[in-house]
Amino acid sequence: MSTPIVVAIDGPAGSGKSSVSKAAARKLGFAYLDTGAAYRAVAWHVLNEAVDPSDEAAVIESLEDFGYVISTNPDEYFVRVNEEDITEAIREPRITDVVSKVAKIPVVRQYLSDLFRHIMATTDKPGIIAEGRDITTVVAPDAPARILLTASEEARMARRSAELPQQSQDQTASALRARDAADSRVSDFMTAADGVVTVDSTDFSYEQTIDAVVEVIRSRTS
Ligand SMILES: Nc1ncnc2c1ncn2[C@@H]1O[C@H](COP(=O)(O)OP(=O)(O)OP(=O)(O)O)[C@@H](O)[C@H]1O
Ligand SMILES: Nc1ccn([C@@H]2O[C@H](COP(=O)(O)O)[C@@H](O)[C@H]2O)c(=O)n1
Repeated sequence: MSTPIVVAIDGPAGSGKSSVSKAAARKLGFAYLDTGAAYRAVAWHVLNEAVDPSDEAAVIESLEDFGYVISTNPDEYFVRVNEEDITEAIREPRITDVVSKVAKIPVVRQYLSDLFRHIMATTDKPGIIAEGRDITTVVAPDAPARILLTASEEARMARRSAELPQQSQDQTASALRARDAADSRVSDFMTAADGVVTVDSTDFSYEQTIDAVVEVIRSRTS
């Protein structure tokens, strides 16, 4: 079997990475790897074991029984830890609020980055779209197609608020800002590295954004 085509997509919170990558993968017949889900799953696992997410040594120790499985099928997405389905649970605000704490631990990043590279190399699809914060720069810097998906802070907040009607717009905005600020101390996902194509979706509809991303992938990989 030939080596799969790797597509790397990074960007800030709410820029559309997950939804657009999943839709683009469907259009291209590629696999889809949501790397943020793994950091969220570590945060879920840590809280489930009553470990303090700020206690680096304890978080690292908790990786010993982190039985993580993620589907890379864009039509059948699930996330499991030790056989428990946590697909929905990892989206809860209690996870979103602490995920940056576990994501800044270098051992956690190395452990998950190795896992991502293994998943990318062993997909049975012709290609895989992996999205996150450091995919274009750290996890897959040699990928033939690398994209920074951005949108203005205002657009990202409006999109995220529409998903979270139970939270006030102010709460959603400050959580999104705080997470971007914490995450940007670890990875630079606001500026495109050399060779990375920026797709700014601020004035694009969802469908237009998918088409723009698919176009970049096709032009870089054909
Ligand atoms: N171009 C667009 N126009 C309108 N809505 C969009 C667009 N792109 C994405 N969305 C919507 O914005 C919301 C946030 O997108 P998504 O969850 O994919 O972002 P993300 O970058 O993966 O965020 P996070 O990093 O926080 O997980 C979703 O409801 C998605 O459908
Ligand atoms: N490559 C990545 C991906 C994610 N993170 C961290 O995980 C958090 C959740 O990511 P989502 O895309 O699901 O929102 C994110 O806030 C980062 O802390 C990461 O560090 N690197």
